[in-house]
Amino acid sequence: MGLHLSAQVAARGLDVTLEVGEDERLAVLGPNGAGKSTLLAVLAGTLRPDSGHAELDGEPLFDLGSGHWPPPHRRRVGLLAQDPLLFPHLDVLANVAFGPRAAGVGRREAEQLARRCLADVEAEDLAPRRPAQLSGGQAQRVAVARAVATDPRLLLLDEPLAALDVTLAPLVRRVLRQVLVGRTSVLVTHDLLDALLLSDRVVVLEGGRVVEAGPTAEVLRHPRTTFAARLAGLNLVLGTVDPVGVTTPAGLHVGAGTSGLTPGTAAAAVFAPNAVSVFVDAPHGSPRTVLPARVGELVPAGDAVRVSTVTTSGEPITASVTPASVGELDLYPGRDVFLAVKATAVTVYAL
Ligand SMILES: Nc1ncnc2c1ncn2[C@@H]1O[C@H](COP(=O)(O)OP(=O)(O)OP(=O)(O)O)[C@@H](O)[C@H]1O
Repeated sequence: MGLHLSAQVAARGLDVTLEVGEDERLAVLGPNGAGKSTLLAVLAGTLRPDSGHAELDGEPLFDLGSGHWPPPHRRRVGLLAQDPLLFPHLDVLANVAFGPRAAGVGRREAEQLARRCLADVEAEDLAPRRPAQLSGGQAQRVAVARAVATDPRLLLLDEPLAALDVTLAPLVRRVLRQVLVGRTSVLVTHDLLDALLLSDRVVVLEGGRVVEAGPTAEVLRHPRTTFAARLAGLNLVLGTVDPVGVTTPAGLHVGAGTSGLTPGTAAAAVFAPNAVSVFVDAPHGSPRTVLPARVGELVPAGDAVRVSTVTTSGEPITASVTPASVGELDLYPGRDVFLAVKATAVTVYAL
């Protein structure tokens, strides 16, 4: 039960196999162009892959081996996009009742159902309004009600909170959390908070392939790919286990204890930006633990500044420094610096 998908779309470089358990919430993460929207389009039925098949709750969703490719409205798959896409000429109640009506439910019953769905998203009182009379957050809640009104067996969510400003997103997020209970869903997001609050498991796509998968909290706590680490706001350096940490291919060293890990095996060192100190002159100490790097961007983040750098051996590392030290160190994009990583703040994972 749940979803099983295997699909290949050569023109978009997509080649994925994935499973979503029954009533499980899967988040799909990945950099721009990784194939996330393509994956949703295949499931929704708007993009026909070159090959592949999918089963939903034990029944075929499509099977290109036998030419089975039902249109979107025959799939019992609901889609919630970034934009609410409500019909402007229908009031809210009619928008939500539209799907059930199209599926053959009588007017009265469809409207009762629509009212229940609106109540689930705390939007009952919006029933008589036209979409133009709704705020962005209200419209998106109505879109959630419309997406579930047909009782889809699979709910697809494509960055559902991305278009909302920060004050409106929390209510829609809370409503989504309630609505997703007891449903099989696939959520595409760039947002760490959404992944944490709206998914049980994540897959990370890169270049059209699944490069990482696991329970959400685990992937974000123990990220194995640079993308997942950055999403979690952490730095990740790959290398091999040495007696006191990780040695990068360039011979640099990061970390402290690696108890229980076998020296020489592939490992990742993970550390937060505030464990990284930035120097303009090489600090004293073992040269192996000092990472020469070049400053990329400087981005304010709360009361700190995030300094993104790339080491001379190519590892992206982000440091978090105070605004005062940006001035004192005279940091600017292109500046050559030295990084030191606080050993006790590094966690090492075997890969
Ligand atoms: N309409 C299209 N025609 C041809 N190629 C496309 C089209 N849309 C996307 N692509 C390509 O397919 C690949 C996957 O793109 P896709 O939009 O699925 O990525 P994504 O992970 O959703 O990215 P983003 O995070 O930017 O939305 C990319 O190489 C992209 O350039």
